[in-house]
Amino acid sequence: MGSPVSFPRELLYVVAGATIAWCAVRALEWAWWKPRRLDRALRSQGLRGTAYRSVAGDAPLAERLNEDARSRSMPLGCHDVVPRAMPLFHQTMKEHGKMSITWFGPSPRVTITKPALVREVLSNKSGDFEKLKLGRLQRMLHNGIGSHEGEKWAKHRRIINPAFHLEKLKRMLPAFAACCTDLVDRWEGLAAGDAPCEVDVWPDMQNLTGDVISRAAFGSSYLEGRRIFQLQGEQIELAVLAMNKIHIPGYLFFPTKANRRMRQIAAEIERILKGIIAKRENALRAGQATSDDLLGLLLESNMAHTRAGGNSKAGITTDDVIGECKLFYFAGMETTSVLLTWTMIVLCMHPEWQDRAREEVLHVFGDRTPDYDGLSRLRIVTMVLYEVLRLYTPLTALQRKTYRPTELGGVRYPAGVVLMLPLLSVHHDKEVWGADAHEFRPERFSEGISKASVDAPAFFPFGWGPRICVGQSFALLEAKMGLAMILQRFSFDLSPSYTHAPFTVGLLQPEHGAQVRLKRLH
Ligand code: HEM
Repeated sequence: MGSPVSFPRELLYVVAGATIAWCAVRALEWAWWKPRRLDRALRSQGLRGTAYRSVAGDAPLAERLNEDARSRSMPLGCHDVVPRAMPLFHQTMKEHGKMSITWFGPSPRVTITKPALVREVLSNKSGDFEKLKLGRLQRMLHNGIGSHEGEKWAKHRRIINPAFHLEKLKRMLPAFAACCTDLVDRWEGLAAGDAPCEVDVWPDMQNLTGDVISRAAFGSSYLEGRRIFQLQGEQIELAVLAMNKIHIPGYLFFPTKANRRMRQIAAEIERILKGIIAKRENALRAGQATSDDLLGLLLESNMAHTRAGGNSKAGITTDDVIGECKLFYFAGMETTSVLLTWTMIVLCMHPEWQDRAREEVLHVFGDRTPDYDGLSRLRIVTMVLYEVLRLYTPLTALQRKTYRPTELGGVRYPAGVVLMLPLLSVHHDKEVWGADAHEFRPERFSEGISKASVDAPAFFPFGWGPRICVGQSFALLEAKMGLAMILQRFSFDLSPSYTHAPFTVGLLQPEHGAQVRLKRLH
């Protein structure tokens, strides 16, 4: 055995010094030089915006503006929600122009509001735009098709698409109707007698849409899914807080109380999902279940993957199945529940439209349970839902990042710039929708989506291009079924305890609930 090699002490000092210097240069590049370079590249082309100050970017400013916006509620009947729901972007666009720079940590973020440019970014024909990567936070939230890119995204989309084909949706309709019946029966129990009863409809809508996604996509009961929804709600709130600090590398590994709780939640959700998956796998093997719904299709693909000895080309892994389940439990519930909630609030504010929608529903269905053909003939109800999606867009903004240098609308963007597409602002833009952009006028959709705006198409509640919402027909059918059954049985107005306070936590929500008075019709 030879003696251990000994390095001269001086050499160790040199190596340590070089390593520290290298780390310092990397940190400076990330936190200062690169942001400054990108800033200069954008400003030299005439773009203006907030000044880059620190690694936190505009998070502290956003927090201050949010607090200020939330200290005031809005007058009833006012739909000019952007200043309250997106105060940072509203203020920056007012001060620096519609195409302005804000800072997402050390990344510059440029707002894109021209509908043609929004379409160009979301169509991504050049392949120059990618989704923002949230790394570990994404994995903890919902690591599914919504965050995959390239081949993996295409493969998952191919597997998932058939679960939302028209024939499948039609077969889901009885499940939709059963969930809606549970809700309206319960409300009828509360509103027995002639006096109206007060209900905060938002949690009830969350229960309804949670029930629908559990039964229709996973063939499981709401009770099984309930804990997942509760945990996901808490996880989103923690994630929104963490987003302000995520720019500090490794932040999620810090042993803070919030980070520990997020890990616990992620583990518990996975445990419940594994239980649901194992039950369905056993039923599939015993021939007691079909692979017809979303979970069935995912598991079929997973079984093909296992049969192929784990070959990544054949099917998807068990981790992939769990990631997709997490995403669909989230995407299938929260979005549609806020759509239905805002629709009820807005119809309270505009009773003439509530009457018109009810007349139509009663004309088409009487007191029968709505069926597919009837639902696809509802014109007024569809126009109302579109107008609510425009004024109270559930996902208020989408973001993409330039993957390599590219040109968009005459501006050259270096790689690493975030493009912020504030859908809610686009939907409220007077240049796009006319002087009445903040008003509730469902008739603007009377000749379809493409004729509703000046710069058309400019209606993006479900996104655009290849990544357009895979569940949009599911969501609209569910919303029509829910609204039709509510209108068949109740009239409703706002409770005096309701305050109009739309605000954004992931989605556009009613900050203090949605207290509505329900009156039975007969
Ligand atoms: C009113 C209800 C809904 C709204 C407003 C909505 C909105 C959106 C938007 C804007 C996107 C595009 C995101 C992007 O491009 O970054 C999206 C994607 C997606 N949505 Fe929805 N959604 C709704 C309901 C649903 C439902 C019910 C499901 C599932 C059952 C669903 C599943 C998805 C999935 C999986 C994606 C990702 C698609 C992809 O990246 O290929 N959504 N949604």
